[in-house]
Amino acid sequence: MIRHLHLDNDNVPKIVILGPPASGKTTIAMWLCKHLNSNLLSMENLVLRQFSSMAAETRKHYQKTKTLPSRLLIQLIQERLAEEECVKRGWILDGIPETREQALMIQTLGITPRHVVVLSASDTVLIERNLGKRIDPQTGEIYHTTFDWPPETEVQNRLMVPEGISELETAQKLLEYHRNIVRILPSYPKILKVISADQPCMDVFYQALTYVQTNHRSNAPFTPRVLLCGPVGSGKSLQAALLAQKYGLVNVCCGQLLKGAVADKTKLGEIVQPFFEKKMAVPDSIIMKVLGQRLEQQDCVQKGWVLHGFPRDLDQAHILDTLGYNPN
Ligand SMILES: Nc1ncnc2c1ncn2[C@@H]1O[C@H](COP(=O)(O)OP(=O)(O)O)[C@@H](O)[C@H]1O
Repeated sequence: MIRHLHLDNDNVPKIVILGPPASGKTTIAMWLCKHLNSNLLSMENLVLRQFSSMAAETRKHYQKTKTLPSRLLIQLIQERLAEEECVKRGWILDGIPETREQALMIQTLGITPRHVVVLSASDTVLIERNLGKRIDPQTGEIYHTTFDWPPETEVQNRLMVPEGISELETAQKLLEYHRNIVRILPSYPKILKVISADQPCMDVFYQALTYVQTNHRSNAPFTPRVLLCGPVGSGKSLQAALLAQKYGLVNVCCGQLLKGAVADKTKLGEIVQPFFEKKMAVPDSIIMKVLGQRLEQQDCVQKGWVLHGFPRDLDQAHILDTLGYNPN
C-alpha cells in the first residue's frame, strides 16, 4: 500500500481505444496522447522499440505479416508499462486487445484500463475512408487526402500510401474485427463508451476526451457536498431545492438560515437581529457560526448538503475552506 500511495498515479490515463480499421483509432489515440501528455502503445511502436526483449527475427516476422503471437505482444506491453514514464504518465492502448484471448491475458496480468473508447462506423464509410489514408514517415502522423490534408508542401510530398488499405484488404480486416469485438467488449462492462466515428475528427476527439476525463462513480459511501454559485436571479434556490429533493440532500440557504435564527430567537439570532434592523451586512464571523452550526448537524453530515447564498466573496470562500466545509 505504501508503495502504491507513493506512486500517486491512480488518476493517470489508462485508456484502451478500440474500433474497426480506419475508424480513426490511431488518429484519436495520438491526439489524446498529446493532450494528456501520456504514452501511446500500439503494436507498431511496441515492436519497433529498440530495447524491447524481442528478437530481431520476430521483428522481421512482424514487418512481413503485421501480426504477433498474443503471448509476445502481451509480454511487450507488460515490459513497456513497467517503465517509469508509463507508471507516472499513464498509457493509451491503440487497437489492443484485438482478440478475447488478448483481453483475458491483459486482465490476468492486472492491467486494467479506466476508460475504454470504442469507435464505430458503417463498413462502407470505413472502406471508402481507408483508401485516402496517408502516413508521414518522419513523424508517424496520419493524414487523409480528403479530410485531413497537411498545409505544408514539404509534408505533402513525403506522405506515403500505407500498405493494406485496398477495398478488399479493408473488407477482410473488418470481417475479422466484427468477429472478435463482440467477444472483447464483455471484458469491459461499465467503463465502455461507444462513439460514432462517422463525424468530423475534432468532434470524435472532444467526445473521447470528455469521456476519458470523467471519473467513474464508485460504490463506496459518498456524501455530496454541493456549492451552488450564480448571480442573482440565476435560479440557485430552485436548483438547490430540486437537487435536495432528487438526491436527499439538506438544502442550506445562507440567507434563510440567518432569517430563521432571528425568527427563532436563538442566541446567535439575537446577535444577528440588530444588523437586520439597521440593514447592515452581518459580519462574516457571525454568519460562519450560524452556517457552521447547521453544517455540523447530523442530517448534513449524513446526507450531505447543497449550499447557496454563501460564499459571496473571496474572504468568505477562504473561511469556508479553513473551517473544513469543503464542497466536493
Ligand atoms: N472522423 C474522421 N473523419 C474523417 N476521416 C478520418 C476520421 N478519423 C480518421 N480519419 C482518417 O481516416 C484514416 C484512418 O484513420 P486511422 O487513425 O489510421 O484509423 P485506425 O487506426 O482506426 O485504422 C486516416 O487517413 C485519418 O486521417
